[in-house]
Amino acid sequence: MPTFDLYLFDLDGTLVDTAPEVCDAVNDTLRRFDLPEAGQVQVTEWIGHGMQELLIQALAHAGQIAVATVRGSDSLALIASEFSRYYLQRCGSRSQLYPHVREVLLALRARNAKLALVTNKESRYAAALLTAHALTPLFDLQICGDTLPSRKPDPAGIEHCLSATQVPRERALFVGDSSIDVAAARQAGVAVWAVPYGYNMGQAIAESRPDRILSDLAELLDE
Ligand SMILES: O=C(O)COP(=O)(O)O
Repeated sequence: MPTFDLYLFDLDGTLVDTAPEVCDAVNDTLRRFDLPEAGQVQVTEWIGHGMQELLIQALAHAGQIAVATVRGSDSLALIASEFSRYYLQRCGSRSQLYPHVREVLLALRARNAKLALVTNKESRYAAALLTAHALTPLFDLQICGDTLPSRKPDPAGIEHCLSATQVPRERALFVGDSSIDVAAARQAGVAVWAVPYGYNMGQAIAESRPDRILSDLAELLDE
């Protein structure tokens, strides 16, 4: 396998299986506002565009109303602040690292590679999740959904990491789980490998045409 000087990782569905506690927080919120609860499969398909977008999808689904109506609703700010409170309480409660995540990150660092997190999850939630799983010190850089004016599939987060680390794009690899990650990496001109076990909005990852599919992150260490 080729090796790289900069590894950019997606978070949800790539490093951490977060869907169960995201679903819990969504249903805490829906119950609080007397709305019908959502199922795990449905909530998992909404992961990838950030938690605010996921909440909007959940509210549209529960209320059987258009997403645009939810976005323009006066009550969205209040519901979002309740969701934030519930989700921060749930962060780390039922999420789990996928196999070999910590070992792989440590081994890549030991090889002097730079590690970046490029997630659409808003920074307060990403920070809580990384702290819960003791991953924070393993990343040289963190770009979250609210760090820059745009988020994935916009390549700005990847571009930011390339320029901050001074690594040429052909020496960088994006590792993700979704078509959003593949699109961001393609636009930034970096290689993209994907895991098949994450969240790709209900689609098989092969349909997103990553450069390679890894069945286990440990394959990143193969020489
Ligand atoms: O918060 C989300 O939707 C998850 O974002 P990620 O898959 O980019 O880590």
